[in-house]
Amino acid sequence: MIELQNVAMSYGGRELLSEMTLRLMPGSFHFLTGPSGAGKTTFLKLCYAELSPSSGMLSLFDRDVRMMTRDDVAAMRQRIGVVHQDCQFLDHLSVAENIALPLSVSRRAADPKELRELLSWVGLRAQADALPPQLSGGERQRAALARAVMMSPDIILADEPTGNLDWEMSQRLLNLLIELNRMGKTVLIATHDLNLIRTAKSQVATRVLRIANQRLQLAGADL
Ligand SMILES: Nc1ncnc2c1ncn2[C@@H]1O[C@H](COP(=O)(O)OP(=O)(O)OP(=O)(O)O)[C@@H](O)[C@H]1O
Repeated sequence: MIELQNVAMSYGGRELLSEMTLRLMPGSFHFLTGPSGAGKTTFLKLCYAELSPSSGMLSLFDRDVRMMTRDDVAAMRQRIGVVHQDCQFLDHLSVAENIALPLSVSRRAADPKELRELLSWVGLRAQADALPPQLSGGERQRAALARAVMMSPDIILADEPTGNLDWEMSQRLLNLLIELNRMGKTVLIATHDLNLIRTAKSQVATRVLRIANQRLQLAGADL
């Protein structure tokens, strides 16, 4: 699904990530951890072809990203749902309209019943017509998750999805991600939150990747 062979990533000639080799299999559940500034967000950006590797081979859905046209990348991105760290919304549109926005990019209208079900699933039925600034932090994160799954992607990438949330809200979001994984979605979550990783490990088979010294490693069972 996502495969890297000896991938490196540099910014302005400075190598941030080196010698990364990894294969994410369909239906797997991974965490990505590492110190602040280690390159977790950069790694996720590689995984949805927002960035191209400086060297090495990156393939998404069995296709080498170097061979993809712009249209190929756009089509491939519809299969990847991303929950960004800052989860920005268009503040003049309602929560429901924001969640349905990915469909409008491909000039499709949301099925009202599906949209209602999605809002219920993330516990935001009552906030459907609210504007994003009226949402709490936890509600924003759940709206961001709903937006990411609107297109029924095969892969969910989440960048610090529980960053500013209390423990109860973090668990609620984690449960939604676990549910998606049980439905067959491949999940990759970048997080500093070791408690979240431990909680997930007790519920689902996960692997923990760690970025250390520019390299991607498989973390030990001690986590
Ligand atoms: N577009 C860019 N141009 C130059 N440097 C960048 C760019 N984006 C990120 N960096 C640098 O790359 C490094 C890694 O950033 P990244 O956001 O990937 O780390 P991170 O592990 O996600 O950090 P955090 O946990 O704090 O979110 C940082 O030093 C950052 O300043």
